[in-house]
Amino acid sequence: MTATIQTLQERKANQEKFSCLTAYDATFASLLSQCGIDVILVGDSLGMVLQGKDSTLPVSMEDMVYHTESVARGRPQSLIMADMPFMSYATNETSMANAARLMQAGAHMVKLEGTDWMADTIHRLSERGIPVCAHLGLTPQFVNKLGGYRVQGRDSEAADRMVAHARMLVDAGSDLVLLECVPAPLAERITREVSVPVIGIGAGADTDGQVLVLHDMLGITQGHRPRFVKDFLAEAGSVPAAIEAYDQAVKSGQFPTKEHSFRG
Ligand SMILES: Nc1nc(=O)c2c([nH]1)NC[C@@H]1CN(c3ccc(C(=O)N[C@@H](CCC(=O)O)C(=O)O)cc3)CN21
Ligand SMILES: CC(C)C(=O)C(=O)O
Ligand SMILES: [Mg+2]
Repeated sequence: MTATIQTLQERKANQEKFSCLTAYDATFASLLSQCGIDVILVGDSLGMVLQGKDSTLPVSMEDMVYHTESVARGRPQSLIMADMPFMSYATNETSMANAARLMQAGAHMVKLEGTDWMADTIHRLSERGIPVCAHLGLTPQFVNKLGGYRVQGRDSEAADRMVAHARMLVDAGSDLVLLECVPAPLAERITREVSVPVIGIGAGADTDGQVLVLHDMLGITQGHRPRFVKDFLAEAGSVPAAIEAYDQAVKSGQFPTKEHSFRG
């Protein structure tokens, strides 16, 4: 069955989990879809994972269009979500034009990193037929402001602010929220308080969906491995079996465990 924002909304209403992984090419897009993955994220993590850059900031619109077109050619049944890269949504005008390019490349929705300042942009995109996922918490495009890839929302003021921002961006028209590296109790609170499905990465077990970077869950990422990563290939023995194991683990609530999560 084809995944849509409506089917994800139904999953949330029925308290059923959904799965998301990144993919950057046609072969993996097709495979992920066959393995049951509901959402494919064409992530700007491709700058680090595919291009070897040390952050996501150098990723261009051209890069994102190229990889979104490649993923779409895999004809997945999954919902295709594309990251808007650094500075591609800095103004309302650039946001409209760049989001349109990603939708025309084959995305079904776009993801933007930020807080309250994105509300007007999200409202305008949504009004024009472009579903938006609001990415909060650890937002890698802000690494130079955040001073590193650190857990966000640890103190009660920061937590309350994140809840308010999530509510505001949903009111503005976001159809999904993504929380990265936030304490599990905060992610649980946001998931309960907003009406739209919430996807987590390093956000505990209580979000509606989970996402990982494909190369991380296959255990082939070089260098530092964040706490929220699990290698599913090690036990599964083949790439398709690893992807199916991840899908099942997310849908049955077996992944993530406390060892992949951050405490309050
Ligand atoms: N391969 C890969 N996987 C990712 O998940 C990912 C990327 N690349 N590139 C873009 C961003 C960067 N991300 C990161 C990178 C590092 C940590 C990390 O090391 N986190 C610490 C938390 C430290 C703390 O306690 O504050 C950790 O130990 O997990 C988290 C997210 C997530 N994204
Ligand atoms: C890590 C996920 C959430 C992401 O934004 C990406 O892969 O770019
Ligand atoms: Mg990203």
